[in-house]
Amino acid sequence: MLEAQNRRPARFITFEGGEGVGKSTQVKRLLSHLAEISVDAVRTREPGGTPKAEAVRSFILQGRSETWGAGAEAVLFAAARLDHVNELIAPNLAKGTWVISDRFSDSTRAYQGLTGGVDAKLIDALESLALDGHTPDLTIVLDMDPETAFQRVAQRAIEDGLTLTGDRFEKEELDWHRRLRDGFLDIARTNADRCVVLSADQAEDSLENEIWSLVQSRFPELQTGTDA
Ligand SMILES: Nc1ncnc2c1ncn2[C@@H]1O[C@H](COP(=O)(O)OP(=O)(O)O)[C@@H](O)[C@H]1O
Ligand SMILES: Cc1cn([C@H]2C[C@H](O)[C@@H](COP(=O)(O)OP(=O)(O)O)O2)c(=O)[nH]c1=O
Repeated sequence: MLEAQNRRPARFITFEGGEGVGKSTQVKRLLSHLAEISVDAVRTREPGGTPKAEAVRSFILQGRSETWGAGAEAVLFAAARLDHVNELIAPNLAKGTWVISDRFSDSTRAYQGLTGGVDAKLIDALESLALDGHTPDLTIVLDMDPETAFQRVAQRAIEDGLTLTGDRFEKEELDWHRRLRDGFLDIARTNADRCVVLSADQAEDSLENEIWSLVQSRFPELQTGTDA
């Protein structure tokens, strides 16, 4: 306990953006950088991260809530998030472990709110219930043209000999994904202290370097180690 109190605060970083922009790839690379300098960190994702939240993930992404409407889906995502925050995010931060999440509450705001038409007041209420003060310290919004991102995913699937089926949201039209992109940019603009938009339309290595420089400059304590 004393050891945890003496340590500098653990940070909560989220990655956001459209489909196939490279979030999972960059989350893993950031974890490797943190591990190299011996910073304890866990990788997680939304929807998901805990057994209950993963159950909600399967339910939604298989399309079983598709006819329920965006409002009910926003509630489902928030229910999963509540468990994720209580069971994984808050306990890890409390013991000094950094948490890096592939998507978080801005995804509900962008997908169900700005693109899905759910009232901002409901989104705000769900967010304050689920987060209970656990707002990310930094949100990295990876931004690129959705058409290019889809070509990237399709090309990789061909190389790997896979068939692309597409989950609940990947099947939406290109115009819908363009509105989604604008939604994320809007969120970043209105939360400029927390969000940084980076172009995802660059090589994996150069984006990785840009992210690592950003994280180090945001959290200077990393340059001197984690112990006080
Ligand atoms: N900067 C990049 N340039 C080219 N391809 C990339 C890049 N980043 C990721 N990819 C590839 O694009 C696909 C989607 O990446 P992924 O990290 O899964 O995206 P997301 O988590 O945002 O859906 C994967 O096949 C991945 O290998
Ligand atoms: C967390 C969250 C995700 N989603 C959507 C975004 C994705 O389409 C899907 C998660 O699937 P995932 O396979 O993780 O997508 P990606 O690889 O593109 O990040 O759920 C919402 O609509 N609302 C939310 O609150």
